[in-house]
Amino acid sequence: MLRQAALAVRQPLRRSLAATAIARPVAAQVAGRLPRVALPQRRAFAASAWRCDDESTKPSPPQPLPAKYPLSDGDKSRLTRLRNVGISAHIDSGKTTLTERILFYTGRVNAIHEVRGRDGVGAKMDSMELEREKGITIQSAATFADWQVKDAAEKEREGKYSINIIDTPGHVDFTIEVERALRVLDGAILVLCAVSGVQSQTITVDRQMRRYNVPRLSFINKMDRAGANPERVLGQLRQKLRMNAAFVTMPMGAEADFAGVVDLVKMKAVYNDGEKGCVHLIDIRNDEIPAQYLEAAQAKRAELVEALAEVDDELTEAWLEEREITPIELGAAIRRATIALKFTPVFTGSALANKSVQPVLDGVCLYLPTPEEAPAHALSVEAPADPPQTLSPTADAPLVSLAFKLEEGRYGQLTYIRVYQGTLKKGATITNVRTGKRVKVPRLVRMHSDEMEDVDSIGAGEICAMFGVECSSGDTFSDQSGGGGYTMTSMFVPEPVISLAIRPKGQETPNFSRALNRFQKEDPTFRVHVDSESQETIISGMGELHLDIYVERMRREYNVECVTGKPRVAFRETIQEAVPFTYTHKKQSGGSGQYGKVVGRLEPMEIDPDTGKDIAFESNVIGGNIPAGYIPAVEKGFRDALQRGILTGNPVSGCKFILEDGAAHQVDSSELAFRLAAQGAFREAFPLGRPTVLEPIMTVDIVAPVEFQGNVIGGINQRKGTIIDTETRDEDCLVTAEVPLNDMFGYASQLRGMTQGKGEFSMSYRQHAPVMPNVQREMMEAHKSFTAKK
Ligand SMILES: Nc1nc2c(ncn2[C@@H]2O[C@H](COP(=O)(O)OP(=O)(O)OP(=O)(O)O)[C@@H](O)[C@H]2O)c(=O)[nH]1
Repeated sequence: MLRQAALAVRQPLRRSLAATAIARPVAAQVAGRLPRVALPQRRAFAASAWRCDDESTKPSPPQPLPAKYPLSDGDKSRLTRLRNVGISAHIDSGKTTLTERILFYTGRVNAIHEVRGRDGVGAKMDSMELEREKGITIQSAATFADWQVKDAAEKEREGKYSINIIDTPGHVDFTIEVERALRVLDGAILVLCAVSGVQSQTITVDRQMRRYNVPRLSFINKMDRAGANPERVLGQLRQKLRMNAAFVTMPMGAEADFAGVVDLVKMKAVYNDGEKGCVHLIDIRNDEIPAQYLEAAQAKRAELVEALAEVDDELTEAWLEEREITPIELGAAIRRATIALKFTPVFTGSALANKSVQPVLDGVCLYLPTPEEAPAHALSVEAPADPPQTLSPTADAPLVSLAFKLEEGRYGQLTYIRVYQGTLKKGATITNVRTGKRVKVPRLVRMHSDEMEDVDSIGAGEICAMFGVECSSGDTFSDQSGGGGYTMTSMFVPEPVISLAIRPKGQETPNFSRALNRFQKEDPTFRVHVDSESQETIISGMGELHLDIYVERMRREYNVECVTGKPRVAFRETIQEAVPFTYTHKKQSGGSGQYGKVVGRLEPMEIDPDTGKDIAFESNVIGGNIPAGYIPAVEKGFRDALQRGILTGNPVSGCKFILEDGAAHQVDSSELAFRLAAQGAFREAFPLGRPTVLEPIMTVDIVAPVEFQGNVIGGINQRKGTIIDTETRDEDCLVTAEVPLNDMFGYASQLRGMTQGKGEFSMSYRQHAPVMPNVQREMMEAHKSFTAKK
């Protein structure tokens, strides 16, 4: 009776949870459209920011077509034991340390080396020399491991599993690595620090996971650290990330007294014996729950059951009947709810202290989806407007695979590829769907950080790397010739926020442009352009560290020393209102003339939440007023015009060019004439569309002793920031603010100065938003006087 009444009260909550969680096949289609965490009102300009974060207004996309190829029994048994998972989190949460333990416990490495460890070796997964030196992860590294699940609640689930793992960087500057990884993963481990909890980059990573509908389990790491408070972190997961989350392993003690965990499914205490947290590699010790933790464990198990009963019908029934839930029932419910994106199981432990990492590996195998349970979709090359096709992870279907990451290795270009359908074979000829080029696969390898293992073929659902195949990141490969096959929809690429001028020291060698080309191919957030006014080469990226790393790589890998200018914020220009245009480009100077007329509209455009794109060209010209052959020239003219905005000379984005009509002359029209006509139309229309200058706004998280809270808030106000949230935790205050990146230069030393060196901060990109009107005026005047001088 009591439970019936409780259910009545909880129904609305249950409905709202159900509304936020969308069944995966459909969810893959509505990528990124899950409701976001509600944030308090931003200051005026940000509230009116044209890049709206709420994606609920977007029309729903078409339903994907059901999979064409049935899975064989062989496929099914292979996939049941295969997991593709990523590890991502806020910087320094311990992802690399956790991965290092996973490699050790799965027998992939036979010694543990710490990040910045005293042995000077560095973590296995930080394979770049730079990563080991700096103690941070720059590139995501892929590896695979086998894990033996012993003593699962359900006997059938025991045995050997293959896991492809991608350790991703936590630093915001390398966010594209996280996007890439999540794009091809079926599940993820979200790592949190037991002291710091949910931080700004955790929120970004969570948003990325939602965008690709990746089911995840959370691991609250660093339980051994002073100030560890897993309950608080769990509360933050629920409140800040709006996750339906509950402990699956409950910690026994914390800080120096952290002794192990209680497995709440089987109701057993789990201990790590031995110096490295195991005996004979994988053995951990299960025991009776100590009396002092029994009551807490029972309460936590009840909480887990309730959280699942909210979202899982089978468990609701058992719960309503008020009968004991068996470990098998509970395990199955955790699995169903996690895969359906309705629940996040929470694990606790300490990677560094070698405690409770093995239960996380069990969790990956038991609760995260198989490739079959995480279906991918692709568009037909021949009919791209058709609804997407659900791919079948079967070995016998035509090949559909995605190159998601390129790396220049010792033996040439290494291309990481995820096979979604069919089989990728060594020696086979495959087609790059984007370019139509046919290429032979000379060598296929499974990657283990920077070491590799040759293989002859890779089946659907797996991740591997191939050598000697030229392509760009994000290209789809198929084994069909003649333009058939499918293309995977592209990935979200955020806008660069920082740029700087760069030139080689001394004579320019071909290596300078070779390196820049290479980096652009590897990393879509790294952009290069030549400023048409100053003729300087400008590189742009996601932060100072991001650009520093490339400058350093130029020196190390290409032997090019560079001189760089001062970093500048990557400003953009956009319009806020649609403007119609009619423009005729006409020139008669002896010989043949130039004639091209374009009619249409320039419109503001929001960022596409799936791809990050906010520039588009559309032609609705019918009846041949502009011959079809000239339309690409109009688009080219529009894209040329975007390079330099009219207000301040910064690139233009957030704008769509709709060509509706025009006119051509039989003799005088040419591609050049239409290109110039489009540029002229843009030049005339842009100033009439309420143009504005945009700047990157960052979410900044600051932690400092509570006595400095006033100073910290004062400092943020001084930098034109808006305080979003403040929290006091033990002796520390946590301040979350949104601050224009342009006002963040030199903040690290200011914070140190005002907190006696005790304050720390991190920041992540939030959005581009209009600058203050006075700033815009100053920028426009500076641009005017600069161009007048020339
Ligand atoms: N006390 C304690 N420290 C830990 C634990 N796990 C990791 N650390 C430390 O935290 C620091 C960061 O660890 P990493 O593993 O490099 O973290 P990361 O998340 O991979 O860092 P990035 O890749 O640079 O974002 C290192 O100094 C680790 O030794 C833990 O369980 N307890």
